[in-house]
Order: sequence, then C-alpha cells, then structure tokens
Amino acid sequence: MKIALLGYGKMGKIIEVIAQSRGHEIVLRKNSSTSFSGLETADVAIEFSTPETAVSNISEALMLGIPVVSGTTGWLADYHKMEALCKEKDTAFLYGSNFSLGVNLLFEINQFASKLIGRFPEYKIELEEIHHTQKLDAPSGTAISLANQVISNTRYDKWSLEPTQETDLKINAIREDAVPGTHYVTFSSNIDQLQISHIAFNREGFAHGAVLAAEFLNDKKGIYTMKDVLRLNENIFP
Ligand SMILES: NC(=O)C1=CN([C@@H]2O[C@H](COP(=O)(O)OP(=O)(O)OC[C@H]3O[C@@H](n4cnc5c(N)ncnc54)[C@H](OP(=O)(O)O)[C@@H]3O)[C@@H](O)[C@H]2O)C=CC1
Ligand SMILES: O=C(O)C1=N[C@H](C(=O)O)C[C@H](O)C1
Repeated sequence: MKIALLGYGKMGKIIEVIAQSRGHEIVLRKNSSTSFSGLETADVAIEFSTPETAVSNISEALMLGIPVVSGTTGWLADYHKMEALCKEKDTAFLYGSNFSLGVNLLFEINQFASKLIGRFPEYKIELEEIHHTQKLDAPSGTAISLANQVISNTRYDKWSLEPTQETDLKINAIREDAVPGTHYVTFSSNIDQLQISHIAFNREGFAHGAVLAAEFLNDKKGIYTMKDVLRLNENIFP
C-alpha cells in the first residue's frame, strides 16, 4: 500500500517505521514547509499534524478521493465538514482521538463503568490527563472522548477545565516533560474510590493502531472509527 504522511513529526516518524516494517511504501512526508507533491499517488493518507492544519490536510486528500486516517486532536468542531466532504467525494474517513488498543479497550470499560456507577449519586466523577509539554491542545482528545461517554451516561452535562456547576465534569489537564499519554477516570465517594486508567509507555501503540486503521480503510468507502477496525462492535458475551 502507498501511504502519504500528512504531518511528519513525533507520530509521523514512528508511523513511517511501523508502516515500512509491514511492507508499505511512504510516498509523501509532509511537514509545514513542504508541498503535497506525491499525494496523488497514495492509496491512503495518515494525518497527524496540528489542530490548525488538520482540516486543510484532510481536505486535500479527500478532494483527490484518497481515504484518510486522522489522529490529530483539537479540530473536532469541523468534524461534520470532513464527514460531508468524504461522502461528496465517495471515499473513506476514519478519525480516532486515540489509536492504541489499550485506550480503545478503556473506552469500552468506561462506557460500562460510567453507566453502572453513574446510577449512584454518591459517586463524583472526574477525569485527569497527563501529557508532554509540547502538546498544543488541552484537554487531550482522548480525555474529551472519555468525558463524552461519562456525560451521555450520567448526571454530568458538559466537561470543563474549571468547573463552576455540580453538573460540570472536571477534566484536570497536566503537562509534564516527556509523558506520552496518561488518562484516569475516577469515581469518588466519601468512603471509597474506584479508578480506571491507561498509561502509554511510548508512542508505538498509537502508531501501530494508525497503520492498522489505514490497512482497514484502503478498500472502503464511508465513515469509520477504531471500533470497526478492532471489531469492538461484536458482542463478546455468549
Ligand atoms: N490519535 C492518536 O492516537 C494520537 C494523536 N496525536 C495527535 O497527533 C497530532 C500530532 O502529534 P505529534 O506527531 O506528537 O506532533 P508533532 O508536533 O511532533 O508533529 C506535528 C507535525 O505536523 C507538521 N505540520 C505543521 N503544519 C503542517 C501542515 N500545514 N501540513 C502538514 N504538516 C504540518 C509539523 O511540521 P513542522 O515540524 O515543519 O512544524 C510536524 O511535523 C497532535 O494533534 C496529537 O494530539 C498524538 C499521538 C497519538
Ligand atoms: O498529543 C499527544 O501526544 C497525544 N494526543 C492524543 C490525545 O490528545 O488524546 C492521544 C495521546 O494521548 C497522545
């Protein structure tokens, strides 16, 4: 498969290594100062750039009818525009706030835990994410995905970095040198605490998931998520 990398920073460089080890060819490595030359030859584009440049990068590929896997966070206010463009160009699009297997399993556990524990008002719910100091957005895309799950299952109605109402779900965003990505969801009462978490030891899980998503999207049309790639829609209980 011929892959265009839209964004060639920390993630783009690890994705390159994993893609090549799986027999794929990189036909474009785009950063802030290079052109889109070579994009037209790609079977699929993998986009990890910046919140400000994600929409233009994704649009450029979709306009050419090239399927796009996007992992950039902090641009989701425009998600519906990319969905519409994908449908108009009859191609494929997959966005994931987090491509690691571990976090996608955490999403399944959080869906269940928030539905179950959210029935008991004595438990207050809070989120915390810790990332490296170069990260441009806060809170993380993953924390927003986790928060949206809590909000759809509990009394909380919106997330906030500085909550003012009882129904605001607090997200604590911490920046520390060199942390690849840590997330906690904590359920606390006056007498005890339950907690679920994911701690990434490096960026390989994100990059591996992105390459799996690109392989999945190669022959598809439509809008997909990591649930489709990892077949998490299938009922695992007999
Ligand atoms: N979904 C997931 O699983 C994960 C998502 N992410 C997200 O991915 C994004 C990228 O992360 P990361 O690789 O760590 O960030 P980096 O800052 O290391 O890399 C960003 C890259 O984007 C490039 N860039 C800037 N402008 C453009 C442009 N106009 N067109 C193309 N590329 C451009 C930069 O180029 P230059 O160097 O020239 O400035 C740089 O190469 C972030 O939003 C992050 O939150 C990160 C990890 C996992
Ligand atoms: O910027 C990062 O590094 C990461 N970004 C993603 C996010 O915002 O959730 C995924 C991962 O946590 C690393």
